[in-house]
Amino acid sequence: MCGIVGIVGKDPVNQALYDALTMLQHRGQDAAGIMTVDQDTLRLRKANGLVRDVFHTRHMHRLQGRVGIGHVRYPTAGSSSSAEAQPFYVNSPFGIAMAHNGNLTNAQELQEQLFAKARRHINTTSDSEVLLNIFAHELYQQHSLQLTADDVFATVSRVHRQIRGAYAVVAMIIGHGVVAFRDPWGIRPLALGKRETAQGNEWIVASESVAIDGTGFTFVRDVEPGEAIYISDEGELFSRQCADNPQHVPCIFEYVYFARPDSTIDKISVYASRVNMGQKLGEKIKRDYSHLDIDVVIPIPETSCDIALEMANVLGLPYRQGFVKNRYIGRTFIMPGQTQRRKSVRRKLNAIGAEFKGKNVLLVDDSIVRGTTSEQIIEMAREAGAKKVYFASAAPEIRFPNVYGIDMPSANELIGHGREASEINDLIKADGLIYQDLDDLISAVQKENPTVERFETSVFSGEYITGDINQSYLDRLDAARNDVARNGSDQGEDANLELHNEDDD
Ligand SMILES: O=P(O)(O)OC[C@H]1O[C@H](OP(=O)(O)OP(=O)(O)O)[C@H](O)[C@@H]1O
Ligand SMILES: NC(=O)CC[C@H](N)C(=O)O
Ligand SMILES: [Mg+2]
Repeated sequence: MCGIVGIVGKDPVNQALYDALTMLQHRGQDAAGIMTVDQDTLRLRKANGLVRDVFHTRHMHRLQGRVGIGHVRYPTAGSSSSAEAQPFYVNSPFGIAMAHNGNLTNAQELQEQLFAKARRHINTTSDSEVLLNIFAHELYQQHSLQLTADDVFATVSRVHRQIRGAYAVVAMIIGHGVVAFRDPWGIRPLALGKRETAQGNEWIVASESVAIDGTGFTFVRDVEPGEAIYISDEGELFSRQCADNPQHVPCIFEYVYFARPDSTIDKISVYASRVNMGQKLGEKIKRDYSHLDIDVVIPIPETSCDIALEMANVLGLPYRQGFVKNRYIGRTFIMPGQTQRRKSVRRKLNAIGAEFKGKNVLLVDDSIVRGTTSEQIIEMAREAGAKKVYFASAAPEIRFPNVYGIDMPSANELIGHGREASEINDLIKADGLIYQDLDDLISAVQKENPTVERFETSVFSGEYITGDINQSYLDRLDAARNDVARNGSDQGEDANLELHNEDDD
C-alpha cells in the first residue's frame, strides 16, 4: 500500500505535505517523497526511509511553492530502490509529476506499447512510471498549449481505457494545476478536502481522511470511482466522471488492516467497521465455540485492539493489554523480506507475564498473512505462562495473492494458501483457531454504508474483479516478487541510476 497527497494552496505547502505524509506513514514505510512547483521549477526530495528521516530542514527549505504532491511507498512492483521512490517526473508535456497508490496489472504490455507507439523509455521497473508515461502521452495528444479542464478529463478517460488494475493517483502539471483520479472500481481510496482562506480556497486530495483532518483542512467527499478532479493553480476546482462503466468495489483490506481507525473511507468509519468485526467474531465464538474455556481476551497490538475489545464485550470476558508494543518499531507485515519481519515481531511486542500466567487466553489479530506474527506471539504467550492459547482472526483465511496494491504476491508465502484452518492451527501451534467468515466480514464493513454493494475480497475468495488475472499472470508475479526473487533484485539497488533526484544530502 502507499499513501498519496496533493495540495493546491495559497501559501507554501511544504509543511502541510510533510504533515500529511506523517499521517499516511502507516501506508508505506519504505520510501517517501515530495515534489513542489517553485514558480516554474520543480523541487524534489525523495529517498528510502520514513518521512521523519527522509526530510531534513534543508530539504524542507528547498521544497518551496504553493502547489505540491507527496508519496509514502510500500512497493508492490519493481524494486525498493530509491530510484523507484515517488513522485516520478516527465518533462513533456508541460512537466508532470505523479504519485500513485495501487498496482497496474497490465504494466508490462503498456510498457511495450509505449515504446512502440510513442518511443517512450521507462527507466525503472515501477508500474507507476509506466502510468505516468501513459498519462503524459495522452495529455500530449490533446495538442493544447493552454491546458483546459476538458483536456485533462479527456486524458484521464483515455488513460482509464488503457490501464488495468487499481490506482489512486495525484499528478501535478507545471503551470496548470493538480489532477487526481481513482480507478473505475474505486479499489484504492482517495478523498478531497478544502480550506477557506482570505485569498480563496485551498484544496487537498489524500489517500485517507486522516491526512485531511490532521492538516487543518475540512473533509469534503470521497473521489468517486472513475472520477477525476482537476484543481487549477488558482484554486478553481473541476470534476468529471471519466470512466465508461464505473462501479464501486473498494478493497476490504483497507478496513481490516491498512487504514488508520480514525479515517473514514467511502463513508465507512474504519474504526466502526473494526468494532463490527469484533462483534461478529465474538458472536461466532459464543455460538459455535462455547466449549472453549477462555479466561481473557488479549489483542495483538496495534490494529486488532478495537476488534478485541468488542469481542470481549460480546463474550462477557475481561479484555487485557497483555502485549506491550515498542512504538519505535514500524508495522511488520509491510516490511520487505521475511527475515526482517520475523526479527521485528519479538522486538516489537513483549508480553506482560501476569496477564498470561496460568490462564487460558484468546489472542486476537486482525488477520493472519504469512503467519509470522501469530506463530511467534503464541510462543511468547506460552513462555509467559499461558495454559492454553486460542487464536482468533477478524479476517477469514488469506489464501490468494493480491494484485491491487497489497504486497502479497506469492500464494506459497501465505500460510492460508491451500490449507484448512485445522492445518494452520497446527502450524502456528495454537490450542484452537477461529477465523471470521467472509460474509460476516463483509456485513461488518457494509453495515456502515449499505450503498456499497460489493467489496474487493480477492485474497479470501480468489475472485479478481478486473477479470484479467489468470494463473499465468499469478505465476509471473510470484516468480518476480516472492521473497527469494526480491532479495536478489534489491541487492544491486545502489547501482541504480537515481534520475531526477536532487543530491542525497
Ligand atoms: O501473519 P503476518 O504475516 O505476521 O501478518 C499479519 C500481521 O501483520 C499486521 O501487523 P503489523 O505489525 O504490520 O501492524 P500493526 O501494529 O498495525 O498491527 C497485522 O495486524 C497482523 O498482526
Ligand atoms: N503499494 C502501492 O500502492 C505501490 C505503488 C506502486 N505500484 C509501487 O510499487 O511503487
Ligand atoms: Mg498486527
